[in-house]
Amino acid sequence: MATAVPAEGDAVARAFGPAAGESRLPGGLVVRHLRTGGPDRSGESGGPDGSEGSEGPDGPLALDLLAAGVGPALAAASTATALTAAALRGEPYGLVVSAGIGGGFAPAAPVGSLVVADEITAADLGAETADGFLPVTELGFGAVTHRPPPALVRAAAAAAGAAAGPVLTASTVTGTAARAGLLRERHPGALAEAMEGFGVAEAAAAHGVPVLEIRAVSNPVGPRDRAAWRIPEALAALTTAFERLAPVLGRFGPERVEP
Ligand SMILES: O=C(O)c1cccc(C(=O)CC[C@H]2O[C@@H](n3cnc4c(=O)[nH]cnc43)[C@H](O)[C@@H]2O)c1
Repeated sequence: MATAVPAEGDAVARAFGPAAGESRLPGGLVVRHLRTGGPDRSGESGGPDGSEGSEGPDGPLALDLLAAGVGPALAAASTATALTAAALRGEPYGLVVSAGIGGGFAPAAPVGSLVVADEITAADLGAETADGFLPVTELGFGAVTHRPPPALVRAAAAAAGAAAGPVLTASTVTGTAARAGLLRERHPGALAEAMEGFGVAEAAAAHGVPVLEIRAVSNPVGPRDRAAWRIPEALAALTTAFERLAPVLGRFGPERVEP
């Protein structure tokens, strides 16, 4: 699980148990949490490794929380480091999750709501031309979108009570109505904007590991009004979401659930 700032990591960790160990990597700190069987996990079978653990019928769900940093480049670098470290010790992750707060496109994603990405799209990776913006794919390079497994998106959105739709990754937080309008034009249907998802997804794709992104909306995408950001409310929504998501993630990740 990759979050940008410690407050987001703490919000996710509150849905799991206390820290069960940590390792410092060049890109950031990874803290392991184990969630044993609980009220949300009834009716499931098997833990993250497919076995039944001693703590309960479901076994422990291992969640490695990475403080990945702000922005797509740092998030990609630190997630890739965590994935490589896990692979080298023979314990590859089964799923990578980018999680945190984000801006929401009104009216589909109001402040306080949750969004699960069905597409993780780099909003500003390309070239400006006299005829408009060209994504790097149209220049013959790379990728601008990663798609999480549809079944996982559906299950995660249903469990968390989230809307499912495209989430944009931008290096610059949108701060004007003009920019928000441009993004809506280029990405009709986009529900949210954040700064790390595409970087995390690129690292996951390089390792052949599926990715998921979930955002709790702290502010509208539009004219900058930092005083109006509802960060504590969004962080609380993130905690509740992961309490509900844990069973879904546990079923999905066959070996490890996420970095
Ligand atoms: O100040 C705090 O207490 C605090 C607590 C948690 C998080 C923060 C951040 O500033 C997180 C930055 C993080 O948030 C994402 N984000 C949120 N809104 C937007 C947006 O409208 N457009 C793009 N990104 C947004 C982003 O992923 C940043 O990494 C502060």
